[in-house]
Amino acid sequence: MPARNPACASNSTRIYQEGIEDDKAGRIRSALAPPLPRKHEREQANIYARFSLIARMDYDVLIIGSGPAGQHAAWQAARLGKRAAIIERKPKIGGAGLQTGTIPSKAMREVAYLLSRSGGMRQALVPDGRSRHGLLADAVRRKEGVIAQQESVILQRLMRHGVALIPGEASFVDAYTLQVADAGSNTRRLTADVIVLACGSRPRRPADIPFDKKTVLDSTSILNLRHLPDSLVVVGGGVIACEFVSIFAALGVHVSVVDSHAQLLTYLSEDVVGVLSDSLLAMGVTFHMQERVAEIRREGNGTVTVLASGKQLRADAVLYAQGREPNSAGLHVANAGIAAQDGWIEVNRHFQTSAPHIFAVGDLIGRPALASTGMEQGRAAVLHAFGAAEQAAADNLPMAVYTIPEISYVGKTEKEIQQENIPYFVGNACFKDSARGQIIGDAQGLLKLIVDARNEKLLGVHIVGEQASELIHIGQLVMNLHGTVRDLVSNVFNYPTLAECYKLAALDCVHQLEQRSVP
Ligand SMILES: Cc1cc2nc3c(=O)[nH]c(=O)nc-3n(C[C@H](O)[C@H](O)[C@H](O)COP(=O)(O)OP(=O)(O)OC[C@H]3O[C@@H](n4cnc5c(N)ncnc54)[C@H](O)[C@@H]3O)c2cc1C
Ligand SMILES: NC(=O)c1ccc[n+]([C@@H]2O[C@H](COP(=O)([O-])OP(=O)(O)OC[C@H]3O[C@@H](n4cnc5c(N)ncnc54)[C@H](O)[C@@H]3O)[C@@H](O)[C@H]2O)c1
Repeated sequence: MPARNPACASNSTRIYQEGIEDDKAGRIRSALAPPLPRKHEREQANIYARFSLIARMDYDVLIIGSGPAGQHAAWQAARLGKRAAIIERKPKIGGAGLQTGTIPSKAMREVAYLLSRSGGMRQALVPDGRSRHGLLADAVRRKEGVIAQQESVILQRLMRHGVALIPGEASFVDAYTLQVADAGSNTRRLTADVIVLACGSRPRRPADIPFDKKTVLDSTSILNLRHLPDSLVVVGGGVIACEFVSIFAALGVHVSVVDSHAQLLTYLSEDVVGVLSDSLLAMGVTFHMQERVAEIRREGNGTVTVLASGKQLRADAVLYAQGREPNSAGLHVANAGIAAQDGWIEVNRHFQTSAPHIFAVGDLIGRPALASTGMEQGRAAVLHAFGAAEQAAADNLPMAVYTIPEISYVGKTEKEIQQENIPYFVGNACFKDSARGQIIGDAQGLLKLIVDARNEKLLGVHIVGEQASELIHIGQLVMNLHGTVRDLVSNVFNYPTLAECYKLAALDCVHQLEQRSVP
């Protein structure tokens, strides 16, 4: 466990020593009495150092932020028997994970997805205006129901484990003391041996974009739309942009995408993203790739997006989705001596900041910035903080993009492998070649294995199609357990399933291997 700070002397610090309740005695004396000779100063410092060893902090661990990373840090601390509290400034718990990001977007996506299926595989319905607005209401209802249910699950879990919830905005007074200001402007100070920063991130909102929560939207305000626009311009080609493009296109909205890159989701395999782009084209999405936005303005009841090329795109609404920013501005991390780069907190592999008893996890430390990884970072940070046995972090983290169709991957892309000069080969399985793919009507789905030619181990798995976000975990486990492509060939999969595509792709690989070994 990190050493306690001998200098921690907030008003709320309680020092349990005969007759002395807090550090006021020392302060009063220094204010009223004449300065102590140097020898006495040294003695007093020693006395304070001794007191500090038995100083009792308010909590063993204070966690700032109730998103996925903060929740899992608190839960882990409570399981270790520690006195843990979460400080949250919003009236509802859950952070972007539950309130404004992962869960609401996935709940809305489910309505759009079901709709796209009922109109034929991934064919968006183009229903009349009235029913389209009803669809948005369905999506909002589903989203709100899921949030409420998950909120109660999280609250019950935290309560059952004795985690305290403290409302208010936290900022550093010093490295062991936080000031918490609640909505009524009441402030109090709290101390802890360990502090975990899990403050998350928010949409990047450049000052020249006229966000208004109605027509010029970010990924938070688009979730609160009550009226479905007829047309939507999406600025950005990243994961948030692509997920909302899918949702709104499947709800029958005419969606145009503007992005400065040549490909959506630039860090993914070209062939996998190609399947997504084709599917979005089939849903009527138009693309303006390798274009930059010069201006976005509101005009009448709608918007005009002016591109650097001179094109003007008129639409009922614009979604601006170009990255996120850390929620660190109000934390005053300098008071705790913590290093940050443009607001992103710097950590070592144990998620320790430059102050070793202060940890930072989740979006606040930057990529991968996923709810899934944030949860694990929160857990790992707390285990390290309290010296509990840590498990080695999983090497291969999966990522899922909940577009229609889904994309998921683990490990490296072909491009990355080529840059590293690793000899490799690729095995593909098309969902349409599997019985299950035919049954569910997924004609475009693809599972791709990238295999190290030197040892037949998997370097990457890339999937686009139905259930990609679930299927990926098979490949992830094989990778983490250092299995080879032949393990997939000899495995028995339920039939008919999409998982069988692993075997088909593995057989494709083995066939290539055998061809190579033929003289
Ligand atoms: C639209 C969208 C979709 C996403 N979809 C997925 C997905 O499908 N899968 C996935 O894994 N990830 C997804 N993500 C990413 C995921 O939501 C984040 O990675 C995750 O929520 C980060 O968790 P966190 O705990 O670090 O922070 P957050 O969830 O952002 O929570 C931080 C909390 O800290 C609070 N806070 C901040 N500062 C203070 C302060 N000073 N005092 C008190 N409280 C404070 C905030 O109010 C907030 O409640 C998505 C994100 C978005 C925006
Ligand atoms: N399914 C999921 O797991 C999921 C879904 C949504 C979001 N998220 C997470 O949320 C985070 C944010 O998502 P995102 O879509 O904003 O990120 P992203 O990195 O996927 O895309 C951001 C896009 O904005 C552009 N961009 C970023 N900063 C810019 C700048 N200063 N100027 C111009 N363009 C800029 C990038 O080039 C990129 O195209 C991601 O880290 C992601 O992991 C995950």
